[in-house]
Amino acid sequence: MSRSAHPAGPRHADVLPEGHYTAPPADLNALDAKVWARTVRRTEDGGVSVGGIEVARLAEEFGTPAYFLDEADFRARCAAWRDAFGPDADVFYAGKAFLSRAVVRWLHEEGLNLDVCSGGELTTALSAGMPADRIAFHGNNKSEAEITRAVEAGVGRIVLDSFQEIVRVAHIAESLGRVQRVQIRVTVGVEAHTHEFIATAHEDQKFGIALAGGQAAEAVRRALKLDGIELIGIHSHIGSQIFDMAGFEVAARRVVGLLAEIRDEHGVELPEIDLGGGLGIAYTSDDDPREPHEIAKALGEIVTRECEAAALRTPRISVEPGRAIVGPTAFTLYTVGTVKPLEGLRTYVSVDGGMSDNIRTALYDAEYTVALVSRRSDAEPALVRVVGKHCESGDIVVKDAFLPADVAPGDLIAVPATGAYCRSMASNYNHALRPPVVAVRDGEARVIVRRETEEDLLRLDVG
Ligand SMILES: Cc1ncc(COP(=O)(O)O)c(C=O)c1O
Ligand SMILES: N[C@@H](CCCC[NH3+])C(=O)O
Repeated sequence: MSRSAHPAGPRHADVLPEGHYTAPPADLNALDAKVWARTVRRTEDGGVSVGGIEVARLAEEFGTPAYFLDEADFRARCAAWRDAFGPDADVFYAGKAFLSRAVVRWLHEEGLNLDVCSGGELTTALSAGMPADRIAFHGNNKSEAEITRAVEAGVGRIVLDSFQEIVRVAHIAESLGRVQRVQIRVTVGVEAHTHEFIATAHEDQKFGIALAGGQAAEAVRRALKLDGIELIGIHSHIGSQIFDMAGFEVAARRVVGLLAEIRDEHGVELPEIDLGGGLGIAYTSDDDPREPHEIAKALGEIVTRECEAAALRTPRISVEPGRAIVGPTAFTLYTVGTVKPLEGLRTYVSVDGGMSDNIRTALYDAEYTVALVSRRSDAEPALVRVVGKHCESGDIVVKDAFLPADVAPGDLIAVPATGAYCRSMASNYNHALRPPVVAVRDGEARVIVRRETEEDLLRLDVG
């Protein structure tokens, strides 16, 4: 992932260490619209606002660290995906990226469906009023209790991930007197160009049933024989944070190939295919994400073409974007606690959060950028590493970035593009209190997930 390049001489460094950084941006006060949520602006007095509210005011009211989510941006992204795919396709927001009851209500209002992958996500979705038939239930090891709950609730589909699960779901549904609509998740054998831990369609990983060796065809054979389930389609998800459409195109072609095999063997044309999520977003100015309409067009064309070639009716397509909807809509706001310049290396800027609110840098060597948001500064750029307050040298939020060299304790700094897989993967490491998520829209801010308290921590401790 590293794209090291020699930056144009920040201060206190003649020889710079290896890293992700490129040259410092021409203007450290500028906020690149690619990585910041839609309504984020530099204000006239030098601060930054979101949804029309100064972040300094937000920090005063809600404290730091905190995630601020631009609701207008979230809704606009939902609408863009919904409109790009149109009425003949379905968009399922992947709740694992970030889920709360407010988010479920926005999704419902914007006409999106929801992909959940645990009993907890299912409960959140149902409790916020998402109709069960608009929910897809995923996971490679769903418990019997979770499956029972999903079937009883009447979820629109369960995505089956193994031979055991085909039988398990069929038996549970049958015992409840139901016929559950299911898809089978297949691994298409594509090497997605992303971090190893978030690629999911090559052979040697835990998800899905391989197309290779006729395993997926065998899974279909078994599913079609069972009474408690109705096989409605085939599912593929090749990985996450992907920019290149080639992997999706190969996946679409192979999934349609399986539909043709199923038609030839069983005389059945399955009506749906799901091509998963995984579309990348801009974490830094170097990333160039695809727009939903480009993705819809590319996928629609390839599926139509392959179906025509195989004389199949074109199935209804669904997709499951998570990161691409919520990722860019939020930033994490931190207060700087200490600043430690290491001569000849870089400046370590310690903030009041860290790997407990953003594990992605430690886990995937993810790249982020950072900006000073409580004031404007014309100081020269300094190469910084933004680190947290945890007892771990890998507790890094932003590995290599530039901040004005006068960054000081008490300053507010913000890391953009933290809407996805940050709060949802947050932990209580070192008994950190997980930060709140505050939705901001049209001059109003409201907490949608509150900050944890020490009472929350003690409540779980029964010793
Ligand atoms: C089955 C499935 N669908 C959708 C997603 C959402 O992925 P992303 O947030 O990258 O769009 C994931 C996560 O990678 C997934 O496992
Ligand atoms: N959590 C990962 C992606 C995995 C997506 C879920 N299958 C990330 O932060 O990039």
